[in-house]
Amino acid sequence: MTRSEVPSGGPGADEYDVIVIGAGPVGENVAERAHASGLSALVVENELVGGECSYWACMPSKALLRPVTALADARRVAGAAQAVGGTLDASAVLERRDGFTGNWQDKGQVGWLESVGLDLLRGRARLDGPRRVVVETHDGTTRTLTARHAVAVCTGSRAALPGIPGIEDARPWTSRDATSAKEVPGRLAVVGGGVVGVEMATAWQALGSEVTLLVRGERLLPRMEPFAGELVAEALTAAGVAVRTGVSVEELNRPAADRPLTLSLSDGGRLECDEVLFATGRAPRTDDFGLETVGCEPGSWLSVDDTLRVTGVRGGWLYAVGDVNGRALLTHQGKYQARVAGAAIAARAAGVPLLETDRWGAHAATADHDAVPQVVFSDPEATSVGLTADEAERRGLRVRAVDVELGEVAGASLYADGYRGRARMVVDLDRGVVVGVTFVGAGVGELLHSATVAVAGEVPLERLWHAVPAYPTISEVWLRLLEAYRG
Ligand SMILES: Cc1cc2nc3c(=O)[nH]c(=O)nc-3n(C[C@H](O)[C@H](O)[C@H](O)COP(=O)(O)OP(=O)(O)OC[C@H]3O[C@@H](n4cnc5c(N)ncnc54)[C@H](O)[C@@H]3O)c2cc1C
Ligand SMILES: NC(=O)c1ccc[n+]([C@@H]2O[C@H](COP(=O)([O-])OP(=O)(O)OC[C@H]3O[C@@H](n4cnc5c(N)ncnc54)[C@H](O)[C@@H]3O)[C@@H](O)[C@H]2O)c1
Repeated sequence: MTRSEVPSGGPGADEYDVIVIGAGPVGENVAERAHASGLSALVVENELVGGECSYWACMPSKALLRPVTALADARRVAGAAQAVGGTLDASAVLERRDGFTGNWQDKGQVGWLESVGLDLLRGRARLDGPRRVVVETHDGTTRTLTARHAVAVCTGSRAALPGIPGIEDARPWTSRDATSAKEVPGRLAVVGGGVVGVEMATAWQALGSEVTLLVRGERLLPRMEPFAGELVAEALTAAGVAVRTGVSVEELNRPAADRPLTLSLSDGGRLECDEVLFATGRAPRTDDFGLETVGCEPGSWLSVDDTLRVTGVRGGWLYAVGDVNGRALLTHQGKYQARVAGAAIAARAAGVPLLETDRWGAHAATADHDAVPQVVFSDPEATSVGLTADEAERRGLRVRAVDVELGEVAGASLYADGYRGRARMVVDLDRGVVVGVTFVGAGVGELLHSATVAVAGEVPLERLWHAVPAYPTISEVWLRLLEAYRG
């Protein structure tokens, strides 16, 4: 047994200052922050330490996508293009992906928990009234734990499947299968035009599948500026993906486990495929979790205040951090919330006044509302931070959106021959600050943080004028946006 896997019994063994349920990226960080403030902390994990992100989400999906963009980038540069004639070596890509997941073993992450001095209990946790957590451990025992100060629910989310006839017997892929599959299906249907649908259609088409992307709405990536979905759909189509909008799946039929399946579509058509991925959103992992014992609705997203404390729970000891609160289902945003929650738990435990009235203080996750960055690792990449023009208007802001074609920026034209991409900056006219930025194009993922700094920093446009981008980088898009705004 490692130092971090706590045995039962012993004085005080089942009482901690803070109990964290779920050792995904978020739970790990809540526990680490609380522990760093001098509190004792236990983490309970039912599957693998590292959570969805490490084994079935961010890391394996990006490991599948990086070879796709590396090859596409080389092909877009005359001279380099001549050196890369072939297609991806799918088995090498899958093998590299396996390495990033540690072959679905969590030894490395357990080592990290140990190195920061956290205790780990392996088992399934449930709430059992105020400050109490019951764990069915993997060694078959049941442990009742008590938290002196706080319990943090960091149980994440799972794929949400729609209740379509035949779906269970059809054994569809979820994001877990799409990120961990060992073989490339011949024909893959992807249902859902959100982030998972777009990224996985990009990856599997390049790995050799014949992909059909079925989108019930009229465009891809509906949470971003409309041009993001348009440019990505155009590129997916050029890569060979059949992108079909305005269509949904009404029934699935797989006659036998090892046979292809048929999808009946809302337009009356049928589609035969070898696998179907449902990328239709997420559900919180809060069912069968004892939420009723603390006055919350089982299976619900846990709504929280800006210190990440669950609203309406008496005594203020219950926190919900990361995907499970539904604020922003992203690893980096969950880790940010973890830093805020860890600081708030420590301050409350020490009886120190909280800085929650300070919008940008240490105890308020304000960026969740105003400055959430996201990179969709498609080709081209689609990235955004803050508000779209539409969202800003719906919030009642007086805004102006400024667009620039990225291909007109010298750095972009050097980056790729015939560079296609666009940028939009949304300016709050009353405050003179940027409230939203979208970049779509090859290689823009690394540019996004400049926009995040501008939005979270509420940097006045007059000052941005003095932030000089280096020539000839793609970052010069900032200069073009500011020039276009000034007119
Ligand atoms: C395909 C895909 C790709 C993604 N790519 C990105 C990306 O590129 N960038 C990005 O920022 N985000 C990405 N995300 C989102 C990201 O994976 C999540 O936002 C992140 O994993 C949330 O972290 P979490 O710690 O809240 O939850 P999780 O990572 O889901 O971890 C929760 C942990 O809690 C454990 N648990 C649950 N219930 C219990 C219980 N009752 N008892 C004990 N343990 C329990 C689980 O086993 C799990 O280990 C992606 C998501 C998907 C599906
Ligand atoms: N690169 C990244 O940052 C990254 C990558 C993957 C996932 N994620 C995160 O994971 C979360 C989940 O991603 P996702 O793509 O599953 O969810 P999503 O909410 O982004 O997209 C789901 C899409 O499926 C559609 N849909 C829902 N039900 C449907 C049905 N019955 N039939 C057809 N379409 C249906 C929705 O309209 C929506 O467009 C996202 O919030 C995202 O932030 C992030």
